[in-house]
Amino acid sequence: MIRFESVTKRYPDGTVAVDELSLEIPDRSITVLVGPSGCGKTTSLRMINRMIEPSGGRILLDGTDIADQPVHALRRSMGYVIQHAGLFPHRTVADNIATVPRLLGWDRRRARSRALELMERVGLDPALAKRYPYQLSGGQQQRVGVARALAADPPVLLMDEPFSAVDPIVRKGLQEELLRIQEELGKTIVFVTHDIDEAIRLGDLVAVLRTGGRLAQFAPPDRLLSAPADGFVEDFLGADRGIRRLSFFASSGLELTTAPVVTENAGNAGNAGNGKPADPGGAPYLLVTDAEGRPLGWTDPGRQAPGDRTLIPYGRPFEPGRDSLRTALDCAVLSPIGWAVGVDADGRVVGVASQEAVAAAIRAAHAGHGMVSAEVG
Ligand SMILES: Nc1ncnc2c1ncn2[C@@H]1O[C@H](COP(=O)(O)OP(=O)(O)OP(=O)(O)O)[C@@H](O)[C@H]1O
Repeated sequence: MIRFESVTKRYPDGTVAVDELSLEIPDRSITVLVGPSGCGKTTSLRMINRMIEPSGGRILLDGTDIADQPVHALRRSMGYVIQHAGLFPHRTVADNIATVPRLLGWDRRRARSRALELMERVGLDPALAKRYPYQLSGGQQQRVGVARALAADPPVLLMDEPFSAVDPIVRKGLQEELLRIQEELGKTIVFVTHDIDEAIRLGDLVAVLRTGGRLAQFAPPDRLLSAPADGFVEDFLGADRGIRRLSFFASSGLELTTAPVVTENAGNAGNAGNGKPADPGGAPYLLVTDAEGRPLGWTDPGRQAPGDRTLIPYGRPFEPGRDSLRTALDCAVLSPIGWAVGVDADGRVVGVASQEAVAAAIRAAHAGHGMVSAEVG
């Protein structure tokens, strides 16, 4: 555990970057420091590996004041990733990643094999090992930065706006990769960002700082969204926090119906078969699936002429149990007919839900049912 005890940083010009910060960062979890520009995030992070020394208070690592630990040993126990990756331009990808193992005296072959193993772990094609940083995209460079920070298997990872310089799609990929790596490796990660969405997506705990380096709120993301401590946190979270909070509710509590689901050519799709419309069980449309149960589209059982096989697109399906209520709501809202289609992992329909059913599930979730701890959808 990393513990900030009334930590203050006053720069020589008198700027108070961090003011009496007290914080407990638990092991094997992601703690995000977030806040507006200049609120002291980077200063706080760099005090953990003593790139910056506090002016007051102390930081304990597993109960020991880091001021009493040799700086080199301390830094070796902490990987450090920064914006733009900060790679050595004249070293290949593999040599960049192998930097710390080589410093620790590993022989060339072992360091290289570690580098290749890490490239795979962070989702980089090993064929890139011999390239130089300038021959990589921004996203690939950030992956190399993460691999390099992990090379000596440090228990702590300090990440300072590591994904800020890449476009939103690459950024989402990097975030997913980080969550996957964290699930496998269970590091103690301290992550700095000014982006509240990134904080909510990645953080097990989120510390919201305000200008002057004061802690505004320290809580799990779901708690931040449901109970912001004050107007500053509320403003910082943005207007749609109610919708974003739905990411933390499982969609498994959503009641699905299979009544309007029919199989193509089974004699009951729309006006097919006996010529009578099939009964969609209160739904205005029927969802037609192929013989395997995969969705094809909606059909209007009343209005469709015999033989007319035109289908209304079913939009994006969701996976109950895996996706959140936010995803289910999104699917229902985006669906041309306002119904969300639930599928299993193989894409087979397990049931459908109207916007009203999603709304009922949201009410039930708010009443305390269907909570999941860390899902993001
Ligand atoms: N070496 C320094 N000397 C004087 N003031 C400094 C120094 N480094 C940072 N500051 C000031 O300390 C405050 C906190 O800076 P810091 O970089 O920690 O903020 P931040 O939250 O990481 O900001 P950003 O999101 O813009 O990177 C700012 O007002 C900054 O101008």
